[in-house]
Amino acid sequence: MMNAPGIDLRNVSFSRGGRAILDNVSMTVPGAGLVAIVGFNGAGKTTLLSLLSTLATPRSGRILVDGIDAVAMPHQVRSRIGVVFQESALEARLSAYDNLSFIARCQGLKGRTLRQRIDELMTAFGLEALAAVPVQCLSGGQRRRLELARALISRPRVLLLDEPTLGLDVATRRVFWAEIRMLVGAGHTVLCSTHHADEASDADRVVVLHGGGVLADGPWHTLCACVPGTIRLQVPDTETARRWLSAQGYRATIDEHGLAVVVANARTVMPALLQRMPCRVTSVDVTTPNLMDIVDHWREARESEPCRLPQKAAA
Ligand SMILES: Nc1ncnc2c1ncn2[C@@H]1O[C@H](COP(=O)(O)OP(=O)(O)OP(=O)(O)O)[C@@H](O)[C@H]1O
Repeated sequence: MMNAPGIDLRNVSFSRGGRAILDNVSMTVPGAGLVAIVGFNGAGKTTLLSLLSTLATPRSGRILVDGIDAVAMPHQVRSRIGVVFQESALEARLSAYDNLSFIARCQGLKGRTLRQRIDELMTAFGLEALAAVPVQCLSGGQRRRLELARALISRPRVLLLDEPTLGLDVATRRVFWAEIRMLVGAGHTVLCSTHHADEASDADRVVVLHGGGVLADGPWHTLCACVPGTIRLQVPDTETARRWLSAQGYRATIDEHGLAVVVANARTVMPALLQRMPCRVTSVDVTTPNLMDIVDHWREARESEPCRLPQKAAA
């Protein structure tokens, strides 16, 4: 199975109580790859990860995880995946160390290997001093760190992460992503839902889910390229500058903060625009699109021009 994609979904649909939650979803994640799923609340991200984790069964379509059919062989799939869901999988009365030790034993680790791996993760996630503390006495962020360590313990072939960094401080997020990148470099597959633009932009590809369907699928820079950002300019004579910009074909408006130029690829366009401006620019600021802008853009694109969406796996 060395050449099989880590995750391969073909035309997957899923319903609850007669209501379609996922509709004809197809996507792949390569053996060594990190793909982010983004979308508004209720888009279907958790549902998709539940199907991949064999916690639910699709109404139709095919799901392969590490080359194995998730519907036909759920037990085999479970032995290859590590999951972090929004609900905690930790045992509240056990200590942090015992939680890791329990799951490590379930996954076949023992003796020195087990102790080394637990120590490694305890150190990486800053949990050493909390080893003996029962989970019910840990803070929300500390529990989240333990949850991540739990998912990583056996270096699973495929990691399924549902908003894994929710509630983590910046330093712990960094540690977490460094560990994930190391796993991907070593050939592991990671599928991760997120509401953070910076996390999505670090993934190899981003899948935009909306209303249970795939709106767009491609590298972050491709998905963002045509989503407008804003260049804000301070100039001595705002109205003259606005007229000049409009004559050059730019969408320029004036508001209480000065001149706003709405343009795709704002960061790339900005230096050339500054060079061409016929007046002194006293300050400049660029706002790039956020996740909401990106989902909105592709939703509108789907509604107006269904065949102009980027094709799958444009990486
Ligand atoms: N147990 C359930 N019973 C019925 N409907 C459900 C159930 N769980 C989720 N849904 C519905 O399925 C849809 C997709 O939910 P899902 O949790 O997959 O979205 P999500 O993209 O993960 O959202 P969020 O960003 O809020 O986590 C939503 O409309 C939700 O109301």
